[in-house]
Amino acid sequence: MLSLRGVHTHIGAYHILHGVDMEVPAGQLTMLLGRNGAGKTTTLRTIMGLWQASRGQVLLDGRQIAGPGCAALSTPEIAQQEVAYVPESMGIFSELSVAENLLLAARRARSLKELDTPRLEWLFGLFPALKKFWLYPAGKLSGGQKQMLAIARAMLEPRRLLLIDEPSKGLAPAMVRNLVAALQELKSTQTTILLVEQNFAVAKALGDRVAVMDDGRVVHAGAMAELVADERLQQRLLGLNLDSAVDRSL
Ligand SMILES: Nc1ncnc2c1ncn2[C@@H]1O[C@H](COP(=O)(O)OP(=O)(O)OP(=O)(O)O)[C@@H](O)[C@H]1O
Repeated sequence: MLSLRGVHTHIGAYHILHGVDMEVPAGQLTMLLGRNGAGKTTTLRTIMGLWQASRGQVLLDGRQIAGPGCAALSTPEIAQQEVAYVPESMGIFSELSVAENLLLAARRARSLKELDTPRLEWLFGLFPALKKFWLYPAGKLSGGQKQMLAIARAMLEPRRLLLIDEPSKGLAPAMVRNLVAALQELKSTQTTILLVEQNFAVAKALGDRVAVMDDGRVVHAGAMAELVADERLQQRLLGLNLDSAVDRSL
């Protein structure tokens, strides 16, 4: 569904992506892994048109949406293609209620009454805290609850492609388990997802495919199960210590 071919991105004077090649197949969850500073967030931002690809191509369903030589789509135009982005910063409005935050993410509804009720009930089932704190200011939610709200915003309307940046960051193990359960439920709807993670246990639990980045390039791509089965490869690509407490907690 989504293809990156030799994508380079410059941020000001800095050359950050050095020819990213990546395939995100429809209906699957692709994990994007890699050490700090490998270029994962820059890749998501380039797909969303928040940074311009200076070379190469980004294709959505075969249509080029970014890169020189095409009329690159703007970020709102990419969002109109039913692509949603949940940034690491979550983009939540602290002073607004949970309900108002969700309403702002709705393209079709102008008031709470106009929200799609069955879909809202589905989201409440996935993220019960949203129902509980419906009229509370979002700033009062815990870190994990804010993360759930950020993901729920992206899921409020059906999307073809979700880009999610490190949703487990800073969450307690119990919250991580809730998050994994919610994302598993989302996966069962065949939504195509590209998920950035640092937590290998989360990656292992959710990933169908995996791409590993290093120094602005994809250095490994394949089935997640293959990487899970190969500890040497994990060590080489990610320097992982698989006996970590977080890993055991899932
Ligand atoms: N606005 C910016 N200006 C200059 N350099 C930047 C900017 N944003 C990111 N970079 C640099 O680009 C490189 C890749 O950053 P990026 O955030 O994409 O990595 P990442 O893999 O998502 O890392 P992390 O896991 O730490 O979030 C880093 O060296 C970072 O310092």
